Amino acid sequence: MSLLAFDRVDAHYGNARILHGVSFEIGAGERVAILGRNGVGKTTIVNTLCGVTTIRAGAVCIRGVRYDSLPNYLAARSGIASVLQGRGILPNLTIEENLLLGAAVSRPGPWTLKTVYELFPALGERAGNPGLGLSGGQQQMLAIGRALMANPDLLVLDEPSEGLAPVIVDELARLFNHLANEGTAIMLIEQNIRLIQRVADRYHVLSKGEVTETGTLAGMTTQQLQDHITI
Ligand SMILES: Nc1ncnc2c1ncn2[C@@H]1O[C@H](COP(=O)(O)OP(=O)(O)OP(=O)(O)O)[C@@H](O)[C@H]1O
Repeated sequence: MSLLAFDRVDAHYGNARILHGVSFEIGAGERVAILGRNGVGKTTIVNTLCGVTTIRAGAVCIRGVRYDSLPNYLAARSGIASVLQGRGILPNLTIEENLLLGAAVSRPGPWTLKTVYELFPALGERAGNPGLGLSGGQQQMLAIGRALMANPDLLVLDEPSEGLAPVIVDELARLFNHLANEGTAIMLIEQNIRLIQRVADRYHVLSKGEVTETGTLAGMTTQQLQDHITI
């Protein structure tokens, strides 16, 4: 059974239909990239998972159970944690308070303040500082650490490399591979070719709200990959 399945999903913002019959599945421990040019609906997939859009047709299922039939508190505990585009750090909270927000769903697992600080020592050294006092790379670590605090089975990453220097993006690639090797499935929405190639095994291409192509990264050249994400 898949961890996450979109089955012919039509998702709307108000009356604007953005996703048109989108289907894909992610199994335990898989590394899946969602590719596509700007504005095709990639973030809308994340928003649909977060309950921001209205699903007017099709179904989103988590471990075979329709997500929209779950009470909110169970959906939050479903084992899917998202790192949103722009990171979503709460500026008036300290680093530690931001991390603790991720633990609010109380899922058991290896990730605690202690293990997140071991992974990202820079966060532990500044635990009482405001989240926005961090560099861009450290803010991304905080956003990822906060998601890990929910002990997810699937980590959804929306453009994690945005605004980061290549050396930090390489660190992210190592981190995502480490998490995947430990069994956390990864859904990577990205436009950074190097990060996609280093992390993902499979891909789905989104175009104007529809999945138009699906395959393995091993079978795709860098130029083909570039063509899928360049305006
Ligand atoms: N809250 C909203 N209300 C109405 N329309 C929206 C909303 N958010 C996004 N859209 C529209 O939905 C479409 C898809 O946007 P989305 O952010 O999902 O694209 P994307 O593929 O993630 O793009 P990008 O790579 O630029 O982040 C766009 O036309 C956008 O203008």
